[in-house]
Amino acid sequence: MAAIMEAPQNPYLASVWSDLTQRNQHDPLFLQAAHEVMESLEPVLNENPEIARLGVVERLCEPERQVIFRVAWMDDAERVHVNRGYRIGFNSALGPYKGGLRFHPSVTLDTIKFLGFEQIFKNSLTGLPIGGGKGGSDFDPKGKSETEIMRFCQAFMAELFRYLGAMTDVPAGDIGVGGREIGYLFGEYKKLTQRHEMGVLTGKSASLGGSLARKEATGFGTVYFAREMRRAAGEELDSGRAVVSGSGNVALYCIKKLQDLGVTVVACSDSGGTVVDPDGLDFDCLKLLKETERKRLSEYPRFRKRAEFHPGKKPWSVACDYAFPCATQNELDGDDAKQLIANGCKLVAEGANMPCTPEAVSAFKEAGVSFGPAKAVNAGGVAVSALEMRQNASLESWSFNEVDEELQRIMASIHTSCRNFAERYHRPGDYPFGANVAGFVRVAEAVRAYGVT
Ligand SMILES: NC(=O)C1=CN([C@@H]2O[C@H](COP(=O)(O)OP(=O)(O)OC[C@H]3O[C@@H](n4cnc5c(N)ncnc54)[C@H](O)[C@@H]3O)[C@@H](O)[C@H]2O)C=CC1
Ligand SMILES: O=C(O)CCC(=O)C(=O)O
Repeated sequence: MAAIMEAPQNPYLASVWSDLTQRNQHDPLFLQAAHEVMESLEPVLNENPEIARLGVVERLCEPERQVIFRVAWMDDAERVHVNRGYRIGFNSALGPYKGGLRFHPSVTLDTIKFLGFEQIFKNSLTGLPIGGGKGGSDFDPKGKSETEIMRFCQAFMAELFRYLGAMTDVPAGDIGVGGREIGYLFGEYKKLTQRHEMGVLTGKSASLGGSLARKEATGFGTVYFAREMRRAAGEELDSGRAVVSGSGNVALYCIKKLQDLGVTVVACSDSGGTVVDPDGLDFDCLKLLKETERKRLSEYPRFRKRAEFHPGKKPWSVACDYAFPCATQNELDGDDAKQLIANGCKLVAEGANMPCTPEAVSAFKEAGVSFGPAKAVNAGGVAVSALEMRQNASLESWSFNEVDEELQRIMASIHTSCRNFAERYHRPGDYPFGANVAGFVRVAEAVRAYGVT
């Protein structure tokens, strides 16, 4: 990775990068995400030297606020555990901090910083009034009882509630946090503040004022974006074979929408391994296993005769036309990319946040594989969260179809912005470049307009 993380050529960006690496020496994920954005900004900065004088890039790279707190909770055997909670308000130029909460044992400040930084540009791309934020904890939900999960959520919110508000900071779900956890968090927030502030969290169940189609939005949006990429190449996304990594919220609804369009999804995974079903995965079976029963994917072959589970394996060696990494960061490396390319993969769209390493992204680019970056591809989730905020503020609830149609419009518009910015700077078809520049230009304009704050 060191060879790829070279300092930018533009003197201003080079000096920002030098400071950034000094100040964030222990945050490799954050530096990876920041470098990826900064290398796209050179032509914009060369054209607009005012951005340097006003320190816009430094301001975007330094979180406005970071909160770290202790979360003490009691398990079912009455033993007390202590976890660490985080919430970063990265940038509020475009609106209240907006971004999910991740509960996973691997979570560190670095994880939340990289995710919060990405969220600034993703949220900007949606065109909606939302700033960038992220939070979470190193709590491991795996193997915990329902009451332990509830007690943890309550303990987490007992500290976090001070920093939230429908116009201040609005969390949602991410890895390990879905509708159930959001319900517990909202219940505790409501109790502590004695306010029914519906717009303070998104991803709520419909019974608590959540938006229909939020659960499906990230996965569906991922496929809508990939469909636009195919259309831009004069093709449709209505046949062929796909592989998807993960089998959580994003992966499941990515699989569902691909199947609805006529694509055969032959493999998906969890942290234990990969399941391959040559006849195409059975969505209902997956949903029952992973969403309802919360079981391991290794149990899937019990329901489908020709399916095989490969413990410890990633799905990237399975031949496919399209690949959708939807699990976690850096899960698809340079060797995986070479294997996908050798097997004829034509398109990769990132449903997860930063799932492809820089080496993998370079390999796709060199091989001419169409590559959709996370901050554009998976923006449908946060976009529908913003629609949930809008519904809550106006005390309305839209039908599933109304939300889904708006999601399709937003994804098409993000796709157009990425292509237009890439063309304007003579990088046609370079989606990562177009996404970074389009996301940056909108937020930079707002940062400038506020003056020095
Ligand atoms: N939930 C949402 O609306 C959004 C999620 N994302 C991103 O999508 C990705 C998946 O998130 P969700 O589906 O919400 O989470 P989830 O908790 O529902 O599912 C996560 C999936 O990833 C797998 N996984 C986690 N760590 C892994 C590892 N180290 N190796 C292999 N598999 C692993 C899990 O087994 C599970 O299948 C994350 O990168 C998240 O940041 C991005 C935008 C919005
Ligand atoms: O819906 C949201 O606010 C957060 C979604 C999210 O965490 C993400 O886009 O990575």
